[in-house]
Amino acid sequence: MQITRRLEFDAGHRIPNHNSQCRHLHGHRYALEITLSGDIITTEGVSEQGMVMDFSEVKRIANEVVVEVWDHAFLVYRGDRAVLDFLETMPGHKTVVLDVPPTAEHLAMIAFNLLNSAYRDTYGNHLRLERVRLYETPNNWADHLRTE
Ligand SMILES: Nc1nc2c(c(=O)[nH]1)N=C([C@H](O)[C@H](O)COP(=O)(O)OP(=O)(O)OP(=O)(O)O)CN2
Ligand SMILES: [Zn+2]
Repeated sequence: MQITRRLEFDAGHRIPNHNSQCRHLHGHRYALEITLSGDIITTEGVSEQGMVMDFSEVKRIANEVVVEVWDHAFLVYRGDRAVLDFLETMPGHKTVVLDVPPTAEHLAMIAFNLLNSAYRDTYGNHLRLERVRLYETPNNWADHLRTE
């Protein structure tokens, strides 16, 4: 069985070497779709009976690990010295420095890796993260899938 939870956040970014408008500082209303697989919990009387994982718990963990970290932050590539130097002139600015340019593909991959260790199989129902889909716009998205 698979379940999917969607969360949204706002963030700024730029793709420094992009040959079009994406090289300019701009932002997106990103959406994150988190897909987990597992058996349905059958333990009689527990709150999660009949579920793979409580959607509210999926949300709580995603908020803690990714959404609250990236929301209203500027996502900047470590190699983008011009923007990084500029952001460092603003004390307390919410900046998230990434080892790779902040494309939809990379953000999906980073979110997957952060979330993969955060979702725990506490009921022995083989819970695991299967996919993170990251929407940069309603029309553009990237999927990072579990490979092993
Ligand atoms: N494969 C990728 N291509 C592009 C990415 C990306 O992350 N992966 N990112 C961008 C830019 O960040 C840009 O903001 C998106 O630009 P664009 O394609 O022009 O999207 P629109 O603003 O036109 O989106 P609509 O939904 O069509 O309004 C570029 N390419
Ligand atoms: Zn963009």
